[in-house]
Amino acid sequence: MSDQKKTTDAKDESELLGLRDEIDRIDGDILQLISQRAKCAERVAEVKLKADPEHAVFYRPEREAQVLNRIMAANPGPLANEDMARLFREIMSACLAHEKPIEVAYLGPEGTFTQQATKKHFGQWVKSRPMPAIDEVFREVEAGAVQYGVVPIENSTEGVVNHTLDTFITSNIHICGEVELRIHQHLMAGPNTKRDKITRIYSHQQSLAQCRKWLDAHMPHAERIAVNSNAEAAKRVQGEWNSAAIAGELASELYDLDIIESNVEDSPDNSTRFLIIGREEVGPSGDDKTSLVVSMRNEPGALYNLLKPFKEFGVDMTRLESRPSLTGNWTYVFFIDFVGHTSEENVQKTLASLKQTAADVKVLGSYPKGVI
Ligand SMILES: C=C(O[C@@H]1C=C(C(=O)O)C=C[C@H]1O)C(=O)O
Repeated sequence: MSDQKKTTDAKDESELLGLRDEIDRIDGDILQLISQRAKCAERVAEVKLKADPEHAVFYRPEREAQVLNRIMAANPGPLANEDMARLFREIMSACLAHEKPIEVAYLGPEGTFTQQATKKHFGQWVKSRPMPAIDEVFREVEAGAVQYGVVPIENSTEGVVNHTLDTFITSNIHICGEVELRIHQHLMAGPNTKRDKITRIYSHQQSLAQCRKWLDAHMPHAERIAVNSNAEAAKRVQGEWNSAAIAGELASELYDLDIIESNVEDSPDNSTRFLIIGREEVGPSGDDKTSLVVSMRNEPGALYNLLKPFKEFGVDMTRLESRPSLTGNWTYVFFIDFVGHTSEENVQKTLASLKQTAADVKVLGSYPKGVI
């Protein structure tokens, strides 16, 4: 080694040591600050309990959205806004669990995208409980067995999850948040199954539909079998030769399957939106959405009358979906999402005007727009 190289190496080595000292010092500061933050959260819990010992609400989605939005706006870099928000998401998750651990039911079994969405929204400290069906998630929340629930509502490729929409028609639950997840589907099988021997492919019907073109092109002869969830598909192929599942990464890890081909979804920006459901109404965060179910009488101009108040009061509608009403043949209810919170004046005027023409207007909830 040349003398010059030796000197450079020694210089680099001493710079590294200096940087590591600096990191140790910063970590010490972060540690103290996180502890101070946790103590504040502890105190917040005491204040909430003192104000209302029976019905204290510990999780505040509007406040969490404000914290994350503020962090993203103030982020000096070099870490990306979303990465920084994820770190703070976890700090809040630990602080909330320290205040009061919360339990959340989700559409299971373990390993579903809904579980992934639950962790994305509440952080790693949440206690999540898998339920076998969407209406059971609603029932657990309504009965008070858990505080919140997470259900899928729409996929960018396959459209709405009808079962979730229909359950809202009859339930008294509130929407208190939303979270969007990029969906990557993988073809997976046990170690004894070779790719060219696969005769059956299991998955949830929505996932099979999201990978239709890929399956037509690469696995045209394999039988496609729809099961209750993609995690159940993964569980099944664990003990079955010559079978594969289409599911997310979490499922392959949980059920010990090898990924044969990654990202087999047809659309590269395939994503699913999930709703957080609860029993309480949520206050305004400053950047909110509201969801409604509206029943209209079957008469000429009904749809026009439904849309008119939104134009009149300048409220931005982001989604309109119609579903059979479940009460009479050929009558429909409309699911509407719009920007704003029920505490805002233009929203209140819109709702008042809608109530004059509609047979029924049910506010499912105002909630903060998904942040991460
Ligand atoms: C600390 C609070 O309680 C919870 C924890 C939060 C946090 O750690 O920042 C924010 C909102 C609540 O979910 C609060 O209500 O401010």
